[in-house]
Amino acid sequence: MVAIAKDLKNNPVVEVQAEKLKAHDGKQIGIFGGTFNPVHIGHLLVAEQVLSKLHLDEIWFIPTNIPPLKNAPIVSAQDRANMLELATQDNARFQVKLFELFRGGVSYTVDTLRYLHEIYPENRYYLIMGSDQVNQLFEWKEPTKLAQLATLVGIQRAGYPQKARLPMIWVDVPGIDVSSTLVRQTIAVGGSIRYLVPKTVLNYIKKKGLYYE
Ligand SMILES: Nc1ncnc2c1ncn2[C@@H]1O[C@H](COP(=O)(O)OP(=O)(O)OP(=O)(O)O)[C@@H](O)[C@H]1O
Ligand SMILES: O=C(O)c1ccc[n+]([C@@H]2O[C@H](COP(=O)([O-])O)[C@@H](O)[C@H]2O)c1
Repeated sequence: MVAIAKDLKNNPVVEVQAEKLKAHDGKQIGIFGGTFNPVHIGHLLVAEQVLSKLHLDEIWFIPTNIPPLKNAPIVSAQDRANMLELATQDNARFQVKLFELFRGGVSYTVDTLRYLHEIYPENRYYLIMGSDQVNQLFEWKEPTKLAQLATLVGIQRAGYPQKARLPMIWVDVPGIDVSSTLVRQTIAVGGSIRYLVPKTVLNYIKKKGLYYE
């Protein structure tokens, strides 16, 4: 028995199968970080397309506490998280995770990925970002470490041609030129944001009077 077990242990086929089983224990998780100020249909479309095309188990939407490279005024973390929850509640594979809000301070993605590997080491992570973010990846904290902790997944965004300098997967998503900036600006001039954000988010924005000043 001992001899067989020893042989099995050294058998590369068995090792590959064991690796697969180990991988099967965990989940394939798409990490989608953002300020989500507010969440809009571009975010939701990207998340669903990546989930489906890469055969992931779940997408985790992670709102930032303090975004590292953004200066625009943002509504409260509570409101951004509430809107995310409303936008994603009809999709069982979409989850809102508040790790960065609980951690506080500036939300560096590498810190979040390290934490995720610590608490859920069995999962595999796919870091989703629009090409605007990909193009400024080298301004991020520890960009090369990011590529070790997650598979980088880029999405083409209008006005930001792909300039990746790290290995990454590009997923084709029907281009949709909506941004949170557009949503905020539209509200500020009294325009309609119907269909730019889910109805539940539209109602929340109206009820709380967000972005109207
Ligand atoms: N329309 C879109 N198509 C593809 N990716 C998008 C789109 N909108 C946002 N993203 C990506 O989603 C992530 C989170 O974006 P974020 O919450 O900052 O939204 P945003 O619309 O870019 O906001 P803002 O206009 O305030 O800068 C980023 O990786 C960003 O590139
Ligand atoms: O880690 C960094 O240095 C870093 C620099 C810029 C942006 N990010 C992350 O990229 C995501 C999108 O950022 P933003 O500012 O467009 O909302 C969000 O999760 C940020 O925390 C991360």
